[in-house]
Amino acid sequence: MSQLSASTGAIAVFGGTFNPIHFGHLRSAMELLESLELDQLRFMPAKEPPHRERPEVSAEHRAAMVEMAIAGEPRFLCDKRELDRQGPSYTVDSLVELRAEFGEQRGLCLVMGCDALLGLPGWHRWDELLDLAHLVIMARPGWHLPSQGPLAALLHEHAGSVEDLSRHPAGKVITQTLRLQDISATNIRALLQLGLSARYLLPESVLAYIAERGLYAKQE
Ligand SMILES: Nc1ncnc2c1ncn2[C@@H]1O[C@H](COP(=O)(O)OP(=O)(O)OP(=O)(O)O)[C@@H](O)[C@H]1O
Ligand SMILES: O=C(O)c1ccc[n+]([C@@H]2O[C@H](COP(=O)([O-])O)[C@@H](O)[C@H]2O)c1
Repeated sequence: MSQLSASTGAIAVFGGTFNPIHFGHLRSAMELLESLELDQLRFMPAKEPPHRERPEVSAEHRAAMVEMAIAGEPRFLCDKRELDRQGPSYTVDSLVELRAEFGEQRGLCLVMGCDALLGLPGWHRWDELLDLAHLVIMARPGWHLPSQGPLAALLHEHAGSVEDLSRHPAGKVITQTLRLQDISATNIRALLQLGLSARYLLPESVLAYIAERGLYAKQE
């Protein structure tokens, strides 16, 4: 793991399938890094994302593409802990490990899009997540924050400020409206399967990696 600076900004963890990573993820992460004054943002590829089919592209390939995409930005890191764990990649397990590594005081943020937030009550031990980390919710095209029900109550009861993220270790929820980019990995995979270009939706280095290995290509 890379060295952290001596400052005490918060650390963010951005979990995803990253199948593949694209500019929607990358630009959102960069804006969060700056607007939240984070010390570090970790992309954490899920080996076995719990609530979707096992991706056809291996976790090793998906992590390699993340590493390639973030090369050159020292505050970004690819956290590969979920690749080493068997069974579903439950976020709570990763947060328990991260909390142990960073200590009780360090601000730790779990980053997710609105779409992921809506599924949160179905996550494994979801009621423990806010004991371990803050939640940072990113606005995403076509998705709206819940205005009623348990998630709306959670957003209200735990509402915090950007300053809270480094002042407290966990327990706050903030929403961030970022530059909206209507890019999804689903759409990129669909383009590639049709033999169309996905250029300018994701880094050239990642596209080259995909092309060299024939990932996402139409199976004859
Ligand atoms: N364009 C985007 N802008 C902001 N957040 C995004 C964007 N695309 C994905 N995310 C968020 O990134 C996290 C990881 O997403 P994931 O790796 O599943 O990408 P995806 O593009 O949504 O993939 P898929 O289309 O396969 O579902 C989720 O919390 C998701 O909400
Ligand atoms: O822990 C869970 O139960 C859980 C359930 C669904 C999703 N997640 C995590 O949420 C992140 C985004 O998932 P996905 O499927 O939208 O790419 C990724 O890190 C998943 O491991 C976690």
